[in-house]
Amino acid sequence: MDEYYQFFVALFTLLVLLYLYYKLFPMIKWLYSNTINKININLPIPSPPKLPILGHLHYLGYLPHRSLWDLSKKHGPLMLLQLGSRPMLVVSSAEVAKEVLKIHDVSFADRPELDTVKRAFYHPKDVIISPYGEQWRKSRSIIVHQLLNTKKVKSFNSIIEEETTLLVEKLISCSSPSSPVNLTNMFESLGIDIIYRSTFGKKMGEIEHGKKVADMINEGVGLIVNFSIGEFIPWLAWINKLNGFGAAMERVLKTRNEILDTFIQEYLDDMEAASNSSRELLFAKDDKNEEFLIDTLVGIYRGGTPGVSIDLESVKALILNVLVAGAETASTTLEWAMTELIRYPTILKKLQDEIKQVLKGKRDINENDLEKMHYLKAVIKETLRYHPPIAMNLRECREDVNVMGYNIVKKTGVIINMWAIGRDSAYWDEPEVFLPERFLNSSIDFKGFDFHYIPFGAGRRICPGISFANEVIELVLANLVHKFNWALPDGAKGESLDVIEQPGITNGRKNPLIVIATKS
Ligand code: HEM
Repeated sequence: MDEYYQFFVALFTLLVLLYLYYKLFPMIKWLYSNTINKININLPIPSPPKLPILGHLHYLGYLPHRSLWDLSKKHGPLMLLQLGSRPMLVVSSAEVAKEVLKIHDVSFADRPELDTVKRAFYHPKDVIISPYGEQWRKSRSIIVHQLLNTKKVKSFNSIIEEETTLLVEKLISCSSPSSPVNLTNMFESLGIDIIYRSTFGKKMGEIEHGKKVADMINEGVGLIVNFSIGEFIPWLAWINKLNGFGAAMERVLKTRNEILDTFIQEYLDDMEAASNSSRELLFAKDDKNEEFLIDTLVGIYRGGTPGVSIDLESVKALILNVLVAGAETASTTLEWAMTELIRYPTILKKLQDEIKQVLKGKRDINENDLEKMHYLKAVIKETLRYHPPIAMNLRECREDVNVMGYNIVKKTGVIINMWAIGRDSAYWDEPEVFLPERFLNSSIDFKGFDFHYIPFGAGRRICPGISFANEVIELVLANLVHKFNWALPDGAKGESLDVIEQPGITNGRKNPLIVIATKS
């Protein structure tokens, strides 16, 4: 009897424990993740072994987005690296990106301070690198509301259309089965011409010193991408004197001062001189009476926009921002889109069929047509997932903050590896396959709400040039696909086309895209 009694007591206790476990476990888990974990007791952030002085610099490799992705597979989606003297978090998953760009957006709204970049960009008057605060808010508001608002971007449609037509004509005149064309170079010139015309009303080649401004930007960006040892190991900064980095940077800054400053000053002087004859400006307007970005900025500088003010340094800084951010990003996207379309002829054919069906025999493409081209939009989205032109986004922590149980110290830099996030198999089926269909009948968008798809960033510093970039990419791609058939030289098959990347501020092709375009 006693044994029966003991058996039933033990069974009852076991059942009660099981009941409590199943009932209470979710509650304990919830409490842990929402309270204990949040005020955490400083968990060490995962970090690979490091070397003295260099820290983890040697892990960066030739293509840092790829090396960091490999590293994150071993150490997790939130890693702490020590790049020389700079602590840097590396974010490689949508969950951590959401913590940084949404939940703690304000804490991570700074950009890492690099002396080289600060000097080049008229720091802190610009938008791209200036720290979060009053000055950034002011400059950002001018970019968003005055320079790149919907109406202004629409007003540049005629420029985009004209430049696209010129590209099409150029291709017709110079491409034939026996003479392949360098599409990479053509996209590069197209990107520069569209952004220069929108900014100054004239193409780079038509502006005195225009070519020098472009060369100066190229050299400056090249220097920033190339390693400045002093940024990471300050006591080795003297090496920059020996390896020529410092001298090259000084040369770029001198050229920038001589050309961009003089150039804008001349524009202002001419405006002053012409002020009696109203709008007879340096870049005389055509009959459309278009207003270019420089007109808007100088208008604000001269007090013509109620409630908004700006100084001369800011005018220069914002112009430089737009020229740097706007030219290469769109052309790199076009380069990768055409690469993938040539690699996958069935996708190219499907897109050509869609465009043909929407146009119903028409040759020219307008905005309304583009709205109906869903597969075109899917191809562009897939290109931005698979080859985000900016592979890694840089932010910096403005205050001590706890992220997912880890205490992050103020001034820690952040690398958000958007390239890796776009290839995360937790979110994407067959992430290594170029498959535009994944975006058909899907609400996933690049507006910064889907954290597994953030080619334009997210949060309060999200790219303000999304609409502008989109207008360019859609119109150019639709025209090229509709008006030409595409092939590789010497009868090579599409699949043989390489997808080797070149490191840089934008992540473009290493080898130029050489193709044969024949009129369709
Ligand atoms: C395919 C084209 C483009 C891509 C993929 C792209 C991507 C990005 C990314 C990832 C950022 C960082 C966002 C963040 O920190 O969360 C950014 C910032 C920025 N982009 Fe773009 N961009 C493109 C085109 C453009 C264009 C055409 C312009 C202007 C004409 C532009 C102007 C800017 C500016 C001014 C910022 C700095 C915003 C800030 O820090 O507040 N971008 N872009």
